[in-house]
Amino acid sequence: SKISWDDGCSLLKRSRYWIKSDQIVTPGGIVAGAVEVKDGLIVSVVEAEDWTGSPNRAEVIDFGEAVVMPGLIDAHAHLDDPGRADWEGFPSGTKAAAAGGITTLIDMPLNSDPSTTSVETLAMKVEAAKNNIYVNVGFWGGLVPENAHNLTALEALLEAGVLGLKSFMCPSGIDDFPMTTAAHIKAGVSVLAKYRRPLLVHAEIEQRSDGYPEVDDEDARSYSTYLKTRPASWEEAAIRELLSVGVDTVVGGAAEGAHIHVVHLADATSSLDLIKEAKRLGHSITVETCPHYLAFSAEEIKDGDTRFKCAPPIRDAENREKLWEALMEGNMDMLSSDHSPTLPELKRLNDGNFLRAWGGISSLQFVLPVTWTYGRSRGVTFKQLASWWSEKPAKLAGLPLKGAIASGRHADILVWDPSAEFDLDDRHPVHLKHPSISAYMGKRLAGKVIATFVRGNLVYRDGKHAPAACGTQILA
Ligand SMILES: NC(=O)NC(NC(N)=O)C(=O)[O-]
Ligand SMILES: [Zn+2]
Ligand SMILES: [Zn+2]
Repeated sequence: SKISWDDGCSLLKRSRYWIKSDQIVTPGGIVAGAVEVKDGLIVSVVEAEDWTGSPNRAEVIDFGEAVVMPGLIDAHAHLDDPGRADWEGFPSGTKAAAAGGITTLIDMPLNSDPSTTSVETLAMKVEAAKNNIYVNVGFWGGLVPENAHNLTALEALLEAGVLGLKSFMCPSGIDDFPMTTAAHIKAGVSVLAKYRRPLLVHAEIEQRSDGYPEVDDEDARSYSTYLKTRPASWEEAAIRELLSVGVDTVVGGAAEGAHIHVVHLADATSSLDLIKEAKRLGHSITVETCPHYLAFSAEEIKDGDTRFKCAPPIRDAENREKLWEALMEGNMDMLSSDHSPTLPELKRLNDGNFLRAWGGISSLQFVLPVTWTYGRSRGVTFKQLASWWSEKPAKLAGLPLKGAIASGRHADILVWDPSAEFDLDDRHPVHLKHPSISAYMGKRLAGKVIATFVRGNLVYRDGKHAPAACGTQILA
């Protein structure tokens, strides 16, 4: 069938073209050459010496020395649509993603209203995303006490297409998304085994201490007050308990085929050691961290600057270096944004109360330059970026046609200039709904996205978006 070019889906009015560059990041290494795209798929990757060119010059987009990588896959973002689209929403969130080189994002089941915990609420997500997404979007479902022991309900939700489930081991801050116990998680994992899909877990368990001392308003503005309320022992306790279920995922175990993924790990000490040990024992388990834990440290967060409040909290500089070490050594599997915005009022930038402010960092558009800016001095390579941001998340979400530049894969492609720097100030075009709450405003960053292709559509180039929202919904 003929493709109609007046639909506004792409800034490039062709179904077949070549992306040429001196640095194409492929599974086999970095090559100079050209990527041939046809009808939304990568049909070949040809090295420069073998490339005879295209008979039609108009079919070649020459990006020179810019880096061509698989588009980023952000497996952990909260777009808050439907119900709290005033916090972010599908249109602004996916426009920001496109401008940031993210070609696929998997939306979390909470912070929208309602939460995605049933077939009915998934249908509301699907409806809200219709004609409103500029990149590919998939959905995680919620594992909550209400559905955890209801086999029919969980199977129906998985059959309806969620790519896996997500649960919290501590209060989530959202009323219709209550926390789960290890028993709920065990039940959920046994259902996931049959579908070979993952459970993503927010791993913190509230530890009873002597009780918090009364803090006055001045103390509540202090970052160290907040940090003390969520110590690393919360993460450690959760992961220890999670591993008592994770043992079921070993080959021959009761839940073989299921997979456990620890989201946004902040503690690089005992918690990470426990995960390493579980991997050694054959558990099917992976772990992610987020750019904010790699870019910032507790020492530098100013009192009252609640843009930096997230859970688990950003810890000290020594811990940050250990997170980098874990990434570089392969003990940290991947990265995600955990973009979790809200209204500026709820972020309480006015009074800077860390204990009352919404927990969540706004970052979606900037995860690539942030990873690169803070990673390049530590020796991060393009191959590692592609692994942490594309290959591994594709595997987690069960998307075998994504995550690599290779023939037969989806043409989800990012082109960027690692040497270009920019000031993220008020003049910079930020597509997020609430730029003022982003933790990165005011920073100078390296790594500029030049072009983003989603299923062959050129959805973003040099600051301009394709007018129509033609992203694909991904249902399992
Ligand atoms: N309700 C939330 O979105 N919480 C999120 N908030 C953070 N990370 O501070 C999260 O992922 O836990
Ligand atoms: Zn979380
Ligand atoms: Zn989150």
